[in-house]
Amino acid sequence: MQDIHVPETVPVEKSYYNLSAVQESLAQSPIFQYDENDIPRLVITHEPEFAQTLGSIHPDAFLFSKAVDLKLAKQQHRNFRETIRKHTGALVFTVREILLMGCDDLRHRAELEEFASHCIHYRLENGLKQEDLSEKEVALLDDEYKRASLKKMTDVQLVDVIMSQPTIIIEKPDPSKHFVSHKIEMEPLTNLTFCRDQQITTAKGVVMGSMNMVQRQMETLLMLHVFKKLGIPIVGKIPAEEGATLEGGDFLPGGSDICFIGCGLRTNMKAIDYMLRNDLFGTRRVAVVEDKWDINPDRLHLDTVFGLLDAHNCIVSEDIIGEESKIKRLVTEYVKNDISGQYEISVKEMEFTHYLRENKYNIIPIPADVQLVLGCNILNIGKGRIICTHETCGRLIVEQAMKASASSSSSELTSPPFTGSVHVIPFSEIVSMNGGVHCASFVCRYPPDAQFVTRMATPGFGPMSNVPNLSSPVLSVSHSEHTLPPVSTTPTTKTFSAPLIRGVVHGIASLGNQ
Ligand SMILES: NC(=[NH2+])NCCC[C@H](N)C(=O)O
Repeated sequence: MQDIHVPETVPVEKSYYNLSAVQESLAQSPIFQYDENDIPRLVITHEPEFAQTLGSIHPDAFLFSKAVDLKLAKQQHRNFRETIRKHTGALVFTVREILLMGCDDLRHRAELEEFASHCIHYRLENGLKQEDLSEKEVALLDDEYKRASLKKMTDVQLVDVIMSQPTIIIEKPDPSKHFVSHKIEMEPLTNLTFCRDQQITTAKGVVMGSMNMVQRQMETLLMLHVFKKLGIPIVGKIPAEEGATLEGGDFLPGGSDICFIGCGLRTNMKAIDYMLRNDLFGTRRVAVVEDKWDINPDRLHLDTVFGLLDAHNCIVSEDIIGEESKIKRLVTEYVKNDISGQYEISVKEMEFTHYLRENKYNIIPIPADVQLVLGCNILNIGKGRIICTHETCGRLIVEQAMKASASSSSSELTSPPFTGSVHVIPFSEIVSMNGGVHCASFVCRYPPDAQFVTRMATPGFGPMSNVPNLSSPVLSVSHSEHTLPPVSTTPTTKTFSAPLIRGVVHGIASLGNQ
């Protein structure tokens, strides 16, 4: 037997000790999203890695617009995550981090192995059939054999297997000899970076979507596994088997009264009907924004042409604006009937920006060339704080605000101007995969009536990469219905302007006690 050497001090990997704290923190209140303008409490994303290099070998076939410089992509992605953490105090994780979390507990380790075992396939090729194989060879194609290999792998190896989805091609060039393999086929999760798309998070909670493109279908199963691990409930599932397709990039919630859902290239009416019939949107009105004439991968989801800055202001790609536009979008609005509880059509096929104006939104048009590099794909991190990846777009937003505050009347605007902040970050390498900051983030948010109290965090729990840096000033959020438990630290009287979220601190406080 091999000698097992146990070092005197065993360093604990960061990823091992925070799963229960994260689960505990998330269990404090329901997981949902009322409004793009609410503060995020959890953000899940996926840092580009080897699968994205594989996608870069043929960008077009893997739904990218260009190849990715992986080193730069990683830097830009880390900066993106840090920016969200710094401004919101939200829990920000990558899919890989979540898969690795808690794997020192055999239960989570075994679940990861089990998931990985479904990602591995063996295929006989060149006319080789199961009946041509010896008993010994048949045993080598068995699930048990697969599982024995997975048991031996490290947690990181298991995640690598999941990300690459390998099929081992087995042949027998010489029938008198043992079989061989010199080829592995992979279905790598090339587009997993866009964690927005596998599901939608409405006022009701997380609804698992159904991805339109074959390149992306496996991603939904992986996200389901991730949600299960974090203890996030799933309130619905789009029936893919009935031909319904729905991707999260088509969904933008605008408060308890209204949400917007795109219908076109990736999301179809079957899925939207399913959502309406099962009351999965949770808003009084649902605006279905139909793309009838464009159907172009450059504008594949609603979030590539439209973004909500706050309750009164939005950005829209210039080329889809107006009755004359050849690629205009049309809104059919559904309203919930108070008596029957069913949704009924209240507006039929109204031009999108006309509809937005009728609903008192000020529109900031974004030039089409800026849209083409995902300039309209912004991420609202709550209370009008916008992460944006194109300076022109950022400046147009800011100019509207400055113009309005300079002229006391702000006459051209139907509603109060944007008063928030804009943070421009570099994101070119993720944009190369044809998505921006909105596409790249699964977000659930605090309830709209969460209250903000400025307080200072007590130092001494950090630093940890997965949680907000507590040495920086933070703001706590509390909410009447979902009151979070008190923080087990002593708040000081010092006041700062940036945020600390109590649920998160609670999670960290438990970590500190472990
Ligand atoms: N929410 C979004 N706009 N996501 C963009 C996804 C881009 C990805 N390459 C795809 O084609 O699926």
